[in-house]
Parts: sequence; C-alpha cells; structure tokens
Amino acid sequence: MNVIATALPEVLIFEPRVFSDDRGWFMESYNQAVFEKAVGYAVPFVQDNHSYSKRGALRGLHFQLPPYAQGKLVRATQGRVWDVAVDIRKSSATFGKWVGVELSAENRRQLWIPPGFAHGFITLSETSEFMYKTTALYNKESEGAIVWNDPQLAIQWPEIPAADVLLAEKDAAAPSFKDARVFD
Ligand SMILES: Cc1cn([C@H]2C[C@H](O)[C@@H](COP(=O)(O)OP(=O)(O)O[C@H]3O[C@@H](C)C(=O)[C@@H](O)[C@H]3O)O2)c(=O)[nH]c1=O
Repeated sequence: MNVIATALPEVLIFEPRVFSDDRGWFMESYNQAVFEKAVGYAVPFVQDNHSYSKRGALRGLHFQLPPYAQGKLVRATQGRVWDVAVDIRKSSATFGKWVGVELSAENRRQLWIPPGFAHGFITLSETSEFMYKTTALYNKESEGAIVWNDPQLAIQWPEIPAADVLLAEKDAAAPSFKDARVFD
C-alpha cells in the first residue's frame, strides 16, 4: 500500500498494491495494521456505504457533528469521481482549507478523511459507484452540510459546468461555510 500525503497533513491517499496474473488481479483494499500505522492511531470502522451516481451528480459537502463525527475511507469502484475534503475544525491551522483528489476504478486510490472534515464528490464519468468505510454510524440528527460552491471555500470543482451539476434539494439549499455549524 502506497501512502501519499496531501496538502492537508491529516488527509491521506492510499494506493493499494495490485497483483496481476493470468486470472486477473488481486489487491488488499483495506488492511487495518497498514492503515492505522499510516494514520497514527486506532480507527474503529463501523459502517460501509455504497452509492451509485450519474455524471455531474455532486454529493456534499457533508459531515456529522460529535458525538457521531465520522472519519471516512472512500474510493470509486466504478468510473471516476473528484473527491474533496474540507477542514472544518475551528481550532485547526488549516481551518477552511480543502484538498481535491481524483478517485477512479482505474487508479484505485482511496482517500482518508478524518473526523472534523466535510466531504463531497462529483461524478466525472457517465456513472460511478462509490464505496466507503465510516468510523461512526449514520445519525440523521448529527448531519451537517455546507453548500458545494461556497465563495469563501472557493473549491475548484473540475470539468462539469455549474448548470450541469446534479444536486439533492437539501444540498442545493445547504448553508454557507460562514453560517454552518461546524467543529469547535
Ligand atoms: C449517509 C446515509 C444515508 N442514509 C439514507 C438517508 C437518505 O434517505 C438516503 C440518501 O442519503 P443522502 O442523500 O444523505 O446520501 P448522500 O448524499 O450520498 O450522503 C453521503 O454523501 C457523502 C458526500 C458523504 O460524505 C456521506 O457521509 C453521506 O453524507 O440514504 C442512510 O440510511 N444511511 C446513511 O449512512
């Protein structure tokens, strides 16, 4: 597993080693010992999620507040997405900073987004399937969101014209970064 740093020190890219032979290929998509060594602490994954999206679908920016804050280990198993993590911890030196990484079935990259970050992704291919592990269970009451095109965050979403972005109603109506309830 290749571990690659990003512009945000706690957000990491994991690139599995792929073993190919005449039958096809094999990879470890998750190895607790390798993962926890890279992250530096124990990470209790308790839920796995899987979603399917059409081109231009943008899910996010989402998070859950404590005590249900979620770390997420995310990847695309079909198609291509552009994935974003935003540091929303007021006490952090990188508060309000974001990183974007392309995740695809082809590059097999995974992104570790710790608790305290908002997360979103847009589908760049015709369709995508997206799978992720989370460190806390889904809890509707703890859900928070920030609007995807917040001017203060100024996330440089790629390729898709704004008019073609496909949003859930709740995401279109999400609060600005300035108004959202975030992490203290
Ligand atoms: C996230 C989630 C949703 N649901 C339900 C609620 C709702 O009726 C339906 C669809 O939910 P959503 O519209 O919130 O799905 P979606 O927009 O895909 O939400 C996800 O977006 C990405 C960016 C994340 O980071 C995730 O943590 C999660 O917030 O699924 C669950 O039952 N369990 C869950 O863990």
